[in-house]
Amino acid sequence: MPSSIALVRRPGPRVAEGLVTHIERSPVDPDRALAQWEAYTVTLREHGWQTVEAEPADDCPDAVFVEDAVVMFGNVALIARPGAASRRPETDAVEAAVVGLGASVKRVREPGTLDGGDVLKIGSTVYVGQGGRTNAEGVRQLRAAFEPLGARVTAVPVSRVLHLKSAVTALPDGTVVGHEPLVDRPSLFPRFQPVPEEAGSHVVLLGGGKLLMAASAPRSAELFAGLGYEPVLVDIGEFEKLEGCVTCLSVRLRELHA
Ligand SMILES: NC(=O)NCCC[C@H](N)C(=O)O
Repeated sequence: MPSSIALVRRPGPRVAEGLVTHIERSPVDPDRALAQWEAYTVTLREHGWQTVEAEPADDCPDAVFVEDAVVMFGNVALIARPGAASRRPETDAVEAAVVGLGASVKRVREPGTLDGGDVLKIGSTVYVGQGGRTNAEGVRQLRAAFEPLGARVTAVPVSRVLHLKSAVTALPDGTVVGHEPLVDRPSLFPRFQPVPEEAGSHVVLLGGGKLLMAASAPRSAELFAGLGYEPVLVDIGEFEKLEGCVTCLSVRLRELHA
């Protein structure tokens, strides 16, 4: 049954200590981060999404990036095993939240690692980025979890950014969008649309042709508007300093069985 729930997680007091891998660290203002997060959740609600908060994990600076803790396919939640050890305690409360919403649960087990940010679903095709936080065993377990449900899992290399979805996401028609210098192999995707800014690679499909995007990608937003979409811009500057993007601040649950 279609559902319109977006799982989110409030940033904690230690958010400024979040991991930084591919960019220089710059100071994060926790109050501004919280305000940006509030505005992000308001935007989701304004566009028809019911936001549900996972219990905060105040000891985990990166917990706000809730997308990394779980991957949904239909009604099934695959609980991740984050590639960064400091992020592993994040998953318990996310599991409790999705179970509370009626999802059934599978888990990535050691020695597998998988971050939700490495998984891009386009219909029943599931791309998984390999090379950063997700290892080959994590890919194997993703395949074992979702292929029996009808998914076709394709592993693609990721070496230039943190996660696959830091490099590419997809428009409602399935066209993959990405900032070419940061995409390892654009030719692996059947339809690829280059965008002029890194943050232009990140779209969250709000429904009805609306694309939630970072305010830091105005030229990409213009490009998408020219393709007949409606960009909805939010300022997530404090999270961008931690290599976060619009996609990683929520997990949409679209097919819960009531
Ligand atoms: N899916 C995502 O792009 N998540 C962003 C995670 C950022 C966090 N600072 C991390 O390094 O894990």
